[in-house]
Amino acid sequence: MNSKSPLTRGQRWVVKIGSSLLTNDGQGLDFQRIKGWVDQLADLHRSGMQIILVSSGAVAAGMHRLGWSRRPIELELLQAAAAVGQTSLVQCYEQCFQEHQIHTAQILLTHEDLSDRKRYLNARNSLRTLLSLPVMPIINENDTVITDEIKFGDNDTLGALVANLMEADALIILTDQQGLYDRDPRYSKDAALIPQAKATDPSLVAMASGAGALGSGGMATKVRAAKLASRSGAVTAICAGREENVLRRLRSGEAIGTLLTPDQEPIVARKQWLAGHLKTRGSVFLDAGAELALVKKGRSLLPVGVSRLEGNFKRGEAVSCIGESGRLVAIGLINYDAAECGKILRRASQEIFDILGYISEPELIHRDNLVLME
Ligand SMILES: Nc1ncnc2c1ncn2[C@@H]1O[C@H](COP(=O)(O)OP(=O)(O)O)[C@@H](O)[C@H]1O
Ligand SMILES: N[C@@H](CCC(=O)OP(=O)(O)O)C(=O)O
Repeated sequence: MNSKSPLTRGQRWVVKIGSSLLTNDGQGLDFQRIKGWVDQLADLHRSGMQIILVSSGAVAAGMHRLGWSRRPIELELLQAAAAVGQTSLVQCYEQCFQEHQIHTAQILLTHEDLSDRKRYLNARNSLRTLLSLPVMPIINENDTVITDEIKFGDNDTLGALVANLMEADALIILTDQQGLYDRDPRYSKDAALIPQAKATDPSLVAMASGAGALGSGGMATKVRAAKLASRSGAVTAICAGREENVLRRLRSGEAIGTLLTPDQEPIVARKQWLAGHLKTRGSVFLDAGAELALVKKGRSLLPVGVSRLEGNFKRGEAVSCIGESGRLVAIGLINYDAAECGKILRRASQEIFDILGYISEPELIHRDNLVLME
């Protein structure tokens, strides 16, 4: 085992499988291969890792079911194919994961789900809950309700944004090539594989071009995805999905495909990302006990430990947590609006229901949605 590979460390991976792999040269879903990836994912899952699967293939599977040989360009036809194909896709995964007694959950996302603060928090909390059960989330873009403006457009980008959302340690992109080459190997026989690079290296963009017959983004979107994923400290591996035992081998530290690393240590990147990406909309002021619970005991922030607040924030927005000395202790995503917080601060979590008439979560900010600033 190569202990230097960042893929041997970290417990949370987003694994993205592209259309080019999932279908058997346009002949419908390749059940045997899907079973092969599921067997490997199940192994990783059993070893205690948390895996989030981002799977393409709905349009390609739908095209096959409908007997279409060419990918349509009309949005309505793509949406129809996706709707038809998504059912076969999840059915196939469910059947394969069932053999390992692992439950699956289908999650269809649009761009709006990750750009709206409230929905962002809802998506994050739902995924966190599924992982804790544990259930294997299988994500795809919600193709049937999208228009061009609210499309992720490709699942490489969606995979990266999910890696940000869940602060994953790695984004693994499985595709039909060995990795990123210095030019498209479809057209250049002497193209050379790039084994490792910085995800932000600008020269990568010039090397990567468009998709094959079934995929939608090509290498260009994979390179962009690696850069996006690196914002929250995730390393990206672009690998051949058909390589035997590719996922198990990556985990054991074998150098396969292309590894694109973040510029900074993951923990530093994660903090900067949360601090920068999530513009804070207000502050909560902690008493000494709450500061101690956050900093020393790794706990969530409860309403009882908050003495006052500032700002007109909404549920899901980022707020600063300020200590008694005025120090910025942490930034986190808050579970209640400012008006609601005003009513429950200094109160025990058991009282939330009586005060507000409902309870969203017992914590004001869950530990998993909080980053310490020291
Ligand atoms: N520099 C490059 N290195 C490797 N592949 C490239 C490069 N530029 C373009 N490609 C193309 O990108 C394709 C993979 O992207 P895509 O078809 O979107 O697959 P997926 O369905 O896995 O997302 C490859 O088949 C390859 O021809
Ligand atoms: N939502 C689409 C994904 C299209 C897509 O991004 O494909 P790919 O470039 O193969 O990852 C589908 O399921 O067909």
